[in-house]
Amino acid sequence: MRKRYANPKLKFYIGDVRDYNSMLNATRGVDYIYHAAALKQVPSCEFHPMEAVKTNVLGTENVLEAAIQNEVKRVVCLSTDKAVYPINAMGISKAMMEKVMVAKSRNVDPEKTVICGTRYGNVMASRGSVIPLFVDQVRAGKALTITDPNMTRFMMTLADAVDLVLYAFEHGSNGDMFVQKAPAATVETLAKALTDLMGKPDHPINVIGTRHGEKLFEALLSREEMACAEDLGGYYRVPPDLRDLNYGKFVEQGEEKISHTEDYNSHNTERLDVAGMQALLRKLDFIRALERGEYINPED
Ligand SMILES: O=c1ccn([C@@H]2O[C@H](COP(=O)(O)OP(=O)(O)O[C@H]3O[C@H](CO)[C@H](O)[C@H](O)[C@H]3O)[C@@H](O)[C@H]2O)c(=O)[nH]1
Repeated sequence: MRKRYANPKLKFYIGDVRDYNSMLNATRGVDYIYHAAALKQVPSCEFHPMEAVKTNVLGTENVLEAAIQNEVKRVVCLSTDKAVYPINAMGISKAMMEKVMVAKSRNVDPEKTVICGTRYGNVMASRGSVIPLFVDQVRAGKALTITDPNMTRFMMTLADAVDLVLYAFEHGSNGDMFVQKAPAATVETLAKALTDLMGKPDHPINVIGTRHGEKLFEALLSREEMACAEDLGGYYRVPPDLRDLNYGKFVEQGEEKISHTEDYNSHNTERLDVAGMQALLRKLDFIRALERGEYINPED
């Protein structure tokens, strides 16, 4: 990266979010932090859950504590839809990360430091994800491996994800969580959209079944969060729960609105059809290249 960007404004440190002192050192004199360090692979976290705890939970505590100590003005923490109603170790560790983020933000002086977060769904064509995999399978003449044709995922481009983080950076108050409203598609629609775009509408498909730790659909906001979320047009803002530790407020007072609210998930959001999915795919350079019969690496 140092050679690729060759920019004197960039500084690189060797360190680890697991090590508080290295965070204290790396955040000295810093104004803003985008905290994206994480173990994000679902299967590896499932087999090594304590590694996920160390990086995603304790690492976040270190980043935030160092930021507070060094009076960093703003910190945006990046989370995932898999942290909502989590069922796998990656999602559970990110859910705990969010709790750490909100808990820290309660006790911080907002004149000095603001800590907020974002949660987003699948970033299209990110490393190791299904879109480059399907493209490779078509190019190699192998059948597409579809888990469950009816499984849905939110669809966001990398540019959408960056916009969300910048929106949170500009508008966040302490403890706020931001999500972007996003459309979703079934895996079947995604596969059809891709094979058609690549001029292989009859490419064979092999249904392999749901993988370890996978959900049929993902949620970006729980129904408790939807009940208090502020609708900002393209985004939702979820303010932190600021009830104190007065136990009665949790046990004796309910919230009727929650009973009538639905969560915000990839089954009930706007559903893309094949044409809609193709329009979104065409926003990616490497897909437009594929349509022209060229191949460029999606990670370039
Ligand atoms: O061979 C495959 C692989 C995946 N899928 C399906 O395609 C969808 C997307 O799968 P990805 O592997 O691209 O994404 P995941 O939803 O499993 O998780 C991804 O997005 C997460 C963000 O929430 C994390 O970043 C995670 O590491 C990353 O793999 C899922 O419905 C999955 O079942 C298939 O049909 N066939």
